[in-house]
Amino acid sequence: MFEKSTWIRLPRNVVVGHGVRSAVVDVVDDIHLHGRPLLVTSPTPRAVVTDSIAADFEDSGVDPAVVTIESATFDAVESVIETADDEDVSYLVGVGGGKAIDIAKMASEHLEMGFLSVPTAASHDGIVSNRGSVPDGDTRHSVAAEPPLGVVADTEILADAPWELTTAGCADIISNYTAVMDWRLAKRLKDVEYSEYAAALSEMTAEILVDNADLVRPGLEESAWIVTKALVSSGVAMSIAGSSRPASGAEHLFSHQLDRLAPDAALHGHQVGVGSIMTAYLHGGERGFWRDIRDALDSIDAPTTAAELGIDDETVIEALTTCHEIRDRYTILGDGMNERAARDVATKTGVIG
Ligand SMILES: NC(=O)C1=CN([C@@H]2O[C@H](COP(=O)(O)OP(=O)(O)OC[C@H]3O[C@@H](n4cnc5c(N)ncnc54)[C@H](O)[C@@H]3O)[C@@H](O)[C@H]2O)C=CC1
Ligand SMILES: O=C(CO)COP(=O)(O)O
Ligand SMILES: [Zn+2]
Repeated sequence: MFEKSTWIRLPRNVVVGHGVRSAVVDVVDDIHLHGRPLLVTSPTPRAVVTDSIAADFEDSGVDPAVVTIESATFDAVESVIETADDEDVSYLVGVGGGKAIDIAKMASEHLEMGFLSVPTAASHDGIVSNRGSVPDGDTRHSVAAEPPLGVVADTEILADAPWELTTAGCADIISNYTAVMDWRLAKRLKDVEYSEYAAALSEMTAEILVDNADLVRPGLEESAWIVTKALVSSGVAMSIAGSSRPASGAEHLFSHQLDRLAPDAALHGHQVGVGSIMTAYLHGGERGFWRDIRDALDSIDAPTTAAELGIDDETVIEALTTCHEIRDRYTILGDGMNERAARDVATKTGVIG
């Protein structure tokens, strides 16, 4: 008897374009969210746009609550949940980079409330996904979270944000190549849950971005447009899969471990990009496609070496040899690399000097 079932939750409205920040209140109306919103943000995005969105709500006769978070932690999720209870809100709006959006979507899941995603940086593919990524001691959880009912991505804001945030978003997408290779390997060796549609969408998204790399240039609003579409598409792949697998393999474990060993040294997207060069080497060897990954990153100004990440060589080796322990996710790292092998891959790919 056929007993499989799937439940894919995707956003209903995705609004991308110049000046669309002023459409947040209209999008809320269109998806029939009522009552008082809680805007979940972090300090810089608050100054960039959150306060003006709050003013738009006030003009429409709604009094929004605002909470500012400083980091992506379970404590931050708790504090947002408490604020939502205290302020008697009905739905949440995440405004900011990956951390503010992750916290908002996880709090929404707990509160069983609707969630709207308003990215201020094209720096990560969690804009649309149904996952939240949070460190917890020695591990890093990828937890189920409320996918947004709507997304409002203003390309004017995204293009004005520091250029390295956009190159980080590109690198997060380019890393999909190795994430999917890891996923297929885990399917073959461990028979993990696998979706060919999600894998194909994730790979195709990376391919389209790389094909358009010439158009991704600082100060060009069209760049924000191209990158945001890729980030949305990659997030949809995660939502189809019901896991971060299509966009997160060993290169993400490496980045998550760097977050522990060298906190705030580099952006998430930049770290996964450098990780992807090395895990591509592990998949394909010297003649494999690791150079294509490195050249794609280089062509959009993303870091390709530890020095460019601002991380020392020994920390890279420590991350490579220990990151398989971050979570129970089978990848090309298997049960872990020894130090000689880690030094070999990092040196041969030019990641360490
Ligand atoms: N849930 C998911 O599926 C995914 C989650 N992530 C998570 O997202 C996080 C990484 O996201 P990021 O955006 O790189 O980190 P982030 O949220 O810390 O933002 C990076 C920096 O950009 C600043 N920023 C944001 N918008 C700005 C603007 N318009 N102008 C000036 N500065 C601005 C922020 O204030 C922050 O200092 C990680 O925690 C990662 O694990 C990443 C990908 C997918
Ligand atoms: O960053 C991600 C996809 O780009 C997802 O990260 P996690 O696997 O930690 O949820
Ligand atoms: Zn990522």
